[in-house]
Amino acid sequence: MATVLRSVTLPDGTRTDLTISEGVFVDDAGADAQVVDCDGLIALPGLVDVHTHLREPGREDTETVLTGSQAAARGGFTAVCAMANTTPVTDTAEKAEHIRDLGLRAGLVDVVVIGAISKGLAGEQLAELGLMNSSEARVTMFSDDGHCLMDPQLMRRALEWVKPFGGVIAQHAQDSSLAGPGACCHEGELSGRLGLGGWPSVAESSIIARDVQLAEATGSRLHVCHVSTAEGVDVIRWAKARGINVTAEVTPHHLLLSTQELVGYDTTFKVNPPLRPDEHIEAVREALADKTIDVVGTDHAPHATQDKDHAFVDARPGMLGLEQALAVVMETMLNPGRLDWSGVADRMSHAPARVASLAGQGRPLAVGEPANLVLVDPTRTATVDRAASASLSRNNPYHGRTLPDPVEATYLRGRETYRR
Ligand SMILES: NC(=O)N[C@@H](CC(=O)O)C(=O)O
Ligand SMILES: [Zn+2]
Ligand SMILES: [Zn+2]
Repeated sequence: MATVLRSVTLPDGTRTDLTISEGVFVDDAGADAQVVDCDGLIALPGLVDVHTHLREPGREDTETVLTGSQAAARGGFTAVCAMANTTPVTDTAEKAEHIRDLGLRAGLVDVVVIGAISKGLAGEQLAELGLMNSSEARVTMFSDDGHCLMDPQLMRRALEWVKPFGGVIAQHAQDSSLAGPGACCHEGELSGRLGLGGWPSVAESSIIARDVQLAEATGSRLHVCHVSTAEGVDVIRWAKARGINVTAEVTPHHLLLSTQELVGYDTTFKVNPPLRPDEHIEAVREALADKTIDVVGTDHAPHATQDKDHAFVDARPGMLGLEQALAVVMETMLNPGRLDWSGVADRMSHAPARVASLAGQGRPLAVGEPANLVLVDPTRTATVDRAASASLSRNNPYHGRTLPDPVEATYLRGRETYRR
């Protein structure tokens, strides 16, 4: 039976009926179609996250592929790319296929596997890049995220290795000498006052500078994870002007939250890279608007309370992101007029699907295309309650904040995966 989403508004502002049958958009509803009144709702292509931490295998107490998929569907996502820093690390074809299978079994979003660049994320030997690519998991994106791949020769080899199959190397840009284990606060006046180890901008921007030059030298493709600094943005702008094949991502939390959150030493706000001062927030917003930064990636990083309940320097870094990502992009980019709905669809669906080489995601809402979409009510707001999350973890940095509350329903190939 067909479903008709009656009188829905598309990202470009036009109103239409969207008819779904057998997982795709069709132009004829037939006789006994189910009609859903979508008056006042906006349809966006299903959101795609290029940077999600599911904690399975290894830390199923903090997130599983299923609970992470549920959180994603509630956030309006139809695909998430699962980072490799699980226990064990996703560094072989067999491990990649296992995660893919867990994703298929959960069945709520497409779980796209990111493979490790180096074995065990140790930064010494390349992982099975080719075998992961030719496996059933079809891995095209590789990252040691959580760690920076420091060795320039290994970075060069990784870029060369993935080039023939159109793969991409996603770097966590953090020079481990400039920003070592004790670095947990943006280096500046506040880090001194709070007595927290400084994490300077140059620890990010210098690695980005090196990597874009390696991407140019190899003619291969680089993706920069969670860009957080004005200096990092400047380097990427330079690289793009030069024609280097680089894409970049910004997280919702780096768009909204500043270093000031750290004054209470609440470890919920400990994250890598750290929250930055206002001038950097302005720089990443501007870069997302002008496409220097291509995509929003959540860096959804669930952690157990006992791993956050430590002195600030010792707590695990990372915060949740899937469920409030669209809300934060509305708050920081749409409502201030920096992006329109087409721009939101681009940065959160079309562009991320291209970065991750996903053929069936990030497609236009048009006849013949897979029916992956999220229905959005642009008028609703709510106070975020971390206890209401579908995630198994509670490290939600938006707890207690009033934000847009847009997601009404999510559809994966025509099947409803979430409804308010
Ligand atoms: N962002 C974080 O602070 N933490 C991430 C790792 C990462 O993205 O670097 C995690 O896996 O917890
Ligand atoms: Zn990272
Ligand atoms: Zn991450």
